Amino acid sequence: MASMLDITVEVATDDIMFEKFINLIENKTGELHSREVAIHAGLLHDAIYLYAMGLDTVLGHGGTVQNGSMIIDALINTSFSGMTGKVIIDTNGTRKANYHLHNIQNSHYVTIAVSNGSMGGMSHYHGADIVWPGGKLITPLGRPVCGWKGEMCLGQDNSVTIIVTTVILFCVLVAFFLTVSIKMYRKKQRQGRLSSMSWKIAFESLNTSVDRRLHKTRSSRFMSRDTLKTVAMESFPSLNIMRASMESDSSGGDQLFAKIAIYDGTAVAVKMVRKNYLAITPEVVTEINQIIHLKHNNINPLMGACVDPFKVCLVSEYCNRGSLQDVLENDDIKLDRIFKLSFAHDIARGMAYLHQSPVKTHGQLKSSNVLIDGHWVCKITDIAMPKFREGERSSSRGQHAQFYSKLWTAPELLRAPCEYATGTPKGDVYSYAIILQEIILRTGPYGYINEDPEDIISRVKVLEHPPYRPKVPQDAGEETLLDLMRICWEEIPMFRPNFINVVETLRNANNGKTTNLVDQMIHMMEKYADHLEDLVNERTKRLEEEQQRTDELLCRMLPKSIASDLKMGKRVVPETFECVTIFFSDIVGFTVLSSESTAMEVVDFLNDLYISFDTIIENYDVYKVETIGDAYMVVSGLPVKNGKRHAGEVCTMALDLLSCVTTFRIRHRPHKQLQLRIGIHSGPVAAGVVGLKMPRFCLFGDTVNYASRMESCGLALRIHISPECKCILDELGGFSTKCRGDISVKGKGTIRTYFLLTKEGFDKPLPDLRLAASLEEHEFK
Ligand SMILES: Nc1nc2c(ncn2[C@@H]2O[C@H](COP(=O)(O)OP(=O)(O)OP(=O)(O)O)[C@@H](O)[C@H]2O)c(=O)[nH]1
Ligand SMILES: [Mg+2]
Repeated sequence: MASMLDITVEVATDDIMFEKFINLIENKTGELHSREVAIHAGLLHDAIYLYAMGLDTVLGHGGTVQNGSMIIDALINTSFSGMTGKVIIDTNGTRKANYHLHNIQNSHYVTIAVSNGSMGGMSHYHGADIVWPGGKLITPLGRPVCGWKGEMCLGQDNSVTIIVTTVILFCVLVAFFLTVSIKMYRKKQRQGRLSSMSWKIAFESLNTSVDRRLHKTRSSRFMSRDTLKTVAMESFPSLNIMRASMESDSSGGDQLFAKIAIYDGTAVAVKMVRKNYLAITPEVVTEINQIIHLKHNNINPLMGACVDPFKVCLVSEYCNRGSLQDVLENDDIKLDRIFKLSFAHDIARGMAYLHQSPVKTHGQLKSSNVLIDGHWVCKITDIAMPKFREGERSSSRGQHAQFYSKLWTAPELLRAPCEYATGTPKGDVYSYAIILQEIILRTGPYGYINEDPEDIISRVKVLEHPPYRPKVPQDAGEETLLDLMRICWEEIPMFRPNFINVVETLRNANNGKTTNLVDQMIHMMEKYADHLEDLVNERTKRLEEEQQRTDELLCRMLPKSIASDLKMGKRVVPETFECVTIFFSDIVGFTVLSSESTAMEVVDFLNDLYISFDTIIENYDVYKVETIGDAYMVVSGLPVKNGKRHAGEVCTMALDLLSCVTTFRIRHRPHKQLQLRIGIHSGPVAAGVVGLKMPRFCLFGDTVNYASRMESCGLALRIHISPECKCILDELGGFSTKCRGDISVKGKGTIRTYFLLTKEGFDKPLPDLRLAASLEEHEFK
C-alpha cells in the first residue's frame, strides 16, 4: 500500500471486561482472532449497545424505532462502560475518547498523533509526520481552492475569466499579426526582388555617340611585342580629357576598351562583357546588387548593367583622370611623397571597406582597376563578378597580355585558380603590394626586371627561396610604403596584414593625420594663404616706407602744401604773391677755391655747408628754393602767405647763417674764413610748378633778379638788403641796419641799399669784418 491514514479510537485492551469479551468471541466462533478484530468487534458491540440505549429511552417515551432523531437526541450526554472502555457521549453527540492517527510509511504502520478526549488537543509523536500519497509531506488541500463547486471563487471569477480571455485574445492577435507580417514580408520580398532589378540599364539609354574611343598608349614593356598595334589619339571636345584604353591583339580579334557614354546626363564608363546573353539568375541579381550597394569614397560606383542580347555590359561612373596605371606611366605628372601616400591610403581604405562588405573580396585588384577622379582620389573599380561574367568568352588579348594581367595575382591563387575564382582577402593584399611597388617605382609591375610575364608567373608559382618578387631598391623612396609592400607580399597569406592594419600603418606614418589629398591640398593652401598674408603685410610695410620716403623727397623738392596737392592729383596753378622776401647767398672766392681743390673736396665742403644751412633754416618760416653751385636761395611768404613776417624771418635767418660762418670750417682749408655774401630783397613774385619729369617749384619776376643783384653787389660777411626790405624791417622793428650808400644796379638805376647789422635779442656771434675778403677778391657781376 502506497499510503494510508487511519484514525482509531483508543481501546482499553488491558481492561478485564475487554479480556472477557475476547474470550467470549473466541468461544463463540471457535477461532482465535487477532487483537485488531477483537477491537473492532468491541467497537461494534459498544455501538449497538449505545443504539439500544437510545431506542430503549425512545420506546420508553412512547416513540418508535423509526424515530431516528429522537434516538440520537436520547444519546446526548450519556455514558456507559462498554467493551472498549468508558463510552461518553458529549452534548454535541460526539463520543469523547482518545483517537490515534496512524500512517503507513515505508510499509510500516506508524502512529503519528494521539488526541486527548477529556482534555482536548493532540500530542504528536516526535519525528513522525504524515506522509501523503506520492511521498509528499505537504498536507493536500481539504478541498479545491475554489470549493467543490467553485463557490469559494465567486468574487475572483471575473478576473480569472478576464485573464484567460485576454491571454486567448492576445494569442489570437499575435497569430493574426504574425500571419499578416509574414504575408507582408513575402510581398515585400517579391517587390524587393522586382525592384532589385532596378540596376538594369537599357542599352539605348546610353548615349555612346559621344564616345570617340580615345585610345591610349600603354607604354609598359609588358604590353609591347605583338600587342597594341593600333594606337591613336584624338581630342575629346565635348568631355574633358576622357581616356579609355584599347588593346587589340595581332590577330586582329575582338577589341577590348572602356567606352565612354552619357547616361542620365553624366559621363559613364561602359565595360563590355564578352557574352551574347545573360541569364538573370538570383545569384547574378545578388552579386550585382551587392556591388551596386557599395557606397564608399574610394570605391567607384557601379551604376548598373545592360543585359540586352549582344550588348551585355557593366556601367560605372567615369573618372576623368584615368587609371592609376595611366597616371603612374605619365611622366608629365609629378607625384611627390604626399601623392604616393595618398594613393596608397585611398586604395587601402576602399579595400578595407570592401572586405567588410558582403562582397568580401575584389579578386582582380591591379593598377588599371584603380581609377583616379578629378580630385586625385583613388576609386577601386572592376570588382570580380564571377556569376555575372560566367561563361564569358576568353579575352582576345594576346597571351602576353593575359600573363601580364596575372602579375598582381597572389602565388596561392596562381597555384589553385579554380579554387579561388573570386579571390581571397589575403590575395587582394598581395595585389596591393604589387600596386605599392608600381607607386614607389612608377613603373609597371616587376618594373626593372626584363623578363617575360609568363616566366615571372611560373617563378612566383614555384616556391623559390626567397620567393620571387619585384626588385625594389631600399633607397627607392618612401620607407613606410616599402615596408608595407614587403609585408603585404609575404608568401604565407596568414602573415600578410589586413587592410585595416594597412590603413592604420599609413595613418601612423603620417603622424596620425589623414593622407587624403584634398585635405593635404587645403592644408597647403591655408599655409600658402598665411604665407601670402605675411608677404602682403611685409610688402605693404615696405611700400609704405617707400611711399614715406617719396613723400619726404617730394616735400624736400617742393613746398609741403604744393607736394600734398600734387599727391592728391590736384593741379597746382601758378600764383602771384604781392610781397615775399628772397634770400641769395654766394661764396666769395669760390671759383678760386674750387680751382685749388679737388672735385671731391669741393663736394664735401658744399655738402657740409648746406647741411648746416639746411638745419638752421628749419627754424624759420622759409622755403629753400634751390642751390646752384655755391649759391643758396631761400624765400619766405609763399606758398603760404605770412603777412609781412617774411622779411623778418629771412633777415633773422640770414643773421643765423652768418653766425654759423664764424664756426664753419672748410675741411680741406680749416684755417680759411668762409666768405659768405648775402643779398636780400622783398617784392612781388609769381610762383608755380614747372616740368613733368622732375617738377620744380620756381619763382618768377623781377624781385628774383633784384634779390640776386643784391647778393652779387654785396660784400663778403655782410647781409646786403634792398631799400624795400629795409622798409619792411623798419615796420617790423628790432632790426638794425646801416646805409651802404647809393649803388648802381643793372636795370634799376641807382638805389640806396643797406647792410643788416643785427637784430634785437640776437646774441649769436657774427663774423669779424676784419676777416672779410678784400674788394679785389670779390667778383662783382
Ligand atoms: N578615364 C577613365 N578611364 C577608364 C575608366 N574605366 C576604365 N578606363 C580605362 O580603361 C583601361 C582598361 O580598363 P579595362 O577595360 O577595365 O581593362 P583592365 O582594367 O586592364 O582589365 P580588367 O578590369 O581586369 O578587365 C584602364 O586602364 C583605364 O585607362 C574610367 O572610368 N575613366
Ligand atoms: Mg579594369
